[in-house]
Amino acid sequence: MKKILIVEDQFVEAANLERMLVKAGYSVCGIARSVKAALDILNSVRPDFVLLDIYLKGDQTGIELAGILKEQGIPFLYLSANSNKSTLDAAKATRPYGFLVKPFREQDVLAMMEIAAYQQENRHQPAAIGGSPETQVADIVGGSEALQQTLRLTGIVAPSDTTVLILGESGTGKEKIASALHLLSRRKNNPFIKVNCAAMPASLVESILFGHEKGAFTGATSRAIGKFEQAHGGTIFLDEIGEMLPEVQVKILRVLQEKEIERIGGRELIKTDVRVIAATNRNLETEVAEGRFRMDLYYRLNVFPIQVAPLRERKQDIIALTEHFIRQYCQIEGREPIQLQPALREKLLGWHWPGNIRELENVVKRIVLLGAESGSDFIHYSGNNIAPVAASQTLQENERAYIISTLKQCNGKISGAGGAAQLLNLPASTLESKMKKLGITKEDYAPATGSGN
Ligand SMILES: Nc1ncnc2c1ncn2[C@@H]1O[C@H](COP(=O)(O)OP(=O)(O)OP(=O)(O)O)[C@@H](O)[C@H]1O
Repeated sequence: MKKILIVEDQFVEAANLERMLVKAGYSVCGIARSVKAALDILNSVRPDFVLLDIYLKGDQTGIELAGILKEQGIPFLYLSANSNKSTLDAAKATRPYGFLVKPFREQDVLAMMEIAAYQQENRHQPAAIGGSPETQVADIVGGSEALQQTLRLTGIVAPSDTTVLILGESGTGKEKIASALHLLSRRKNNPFIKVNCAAMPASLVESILFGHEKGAFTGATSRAIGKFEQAHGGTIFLDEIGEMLPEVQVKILRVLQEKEIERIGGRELIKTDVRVIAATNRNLETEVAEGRFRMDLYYRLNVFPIQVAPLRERKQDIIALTEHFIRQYCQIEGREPIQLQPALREKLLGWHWPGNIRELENVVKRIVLLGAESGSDFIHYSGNNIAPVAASQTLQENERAYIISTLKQCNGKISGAGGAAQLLNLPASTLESKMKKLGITKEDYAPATGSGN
């Protein structure tokens, strides 16, 4: 039976944790309210794990105790309430097995304990190069140590219902990791619903995420089911979470805490069973420090962070990815696979790939379409091809772009099955009046020969 020491000055929190752990079959070998009391206990027992609060009774903090635990090789998890960035940085520097956020939820505590134990057991395992289940399941290419470490963490956390936060620059493959997490979970036969938080205009967000009832607002002629409800039994992937507006952040926080949603205009709370995966290319700690992102939501999401390295830090993957995309695009184009010439290979290896794998993929598409010689100027080409930052657009521009891209996706169809109004969870009349207000005309979304309605 695993022995756990709880170092926590709040009596209620400590008792609560003890109850959860004992119920799950752990033995709690002590509760200490100060560093001194913890050291007294450590003199007589060696716990398998320490759950460590940062602020304690007395003048020493949990971060100081962490140093001693590290020396003794005793693994620990922090129990953190909302701390400021410098405290969090100092805590992170002690390399804990993770952070648990107050108020504690039983399933998070137990999942974290299991993950920490697994990480500890597998600490000295060499990386499985290629062919791992994570790689196969989502068609992920690359043998670099950085990617293998990401995949190891993906494999560890996938089967649990733990919330995962995927961090990395644009185009590094965060969505691929999210889909691997889903495919390796017990939810794999249920929906995987992706939501792009950056592209969601404020006026539509609630309806898109939570749905609405018939008559909820002018023109709401029928009930619409939101993304959270669509994801029931499966996974919701909140991409670009760092761009989410504060008024929406608070609503997401509620869903994470209560696991229930309310449709606009609805009177009942609907229970949802959804696993949440979020991703961002922003530094969320900076966003929190600068007041743009809610600290409580950050902690709720950051239960299990997974970092995806930029391509320039895993150059080893460049050739494997290039060959993979060449095979893929030659097959699509019905052509014989192109041979990668040494000069081009050098060039690919020498570039710093600011747009990461998406940029590499675009370069390969161009090479396949225009011939290998076109590769010689790919850097010039790809430099213009990096996705614009949505945050620099005004909200109106954002809303306009979102509606236009949805209309394009629906081949210009506004109402009825498969129309843009349905995709946006809006009554067609509301969408039409929004289009009018935003000056969206057919030329914006339908090619000259395109169809509309
Ligand atoms: N390891 C990989 N093997 C094969 N294809 C990959 C890999 N990583 C990424 N890709 C491909 O690169 C492109 C970009 O990846 P993805 O969309 O997952 O990135 P992202 O980090 O989510 O980007 P963004 O932050 O802009 O949303 C996709 O077409 C994806 O299929």
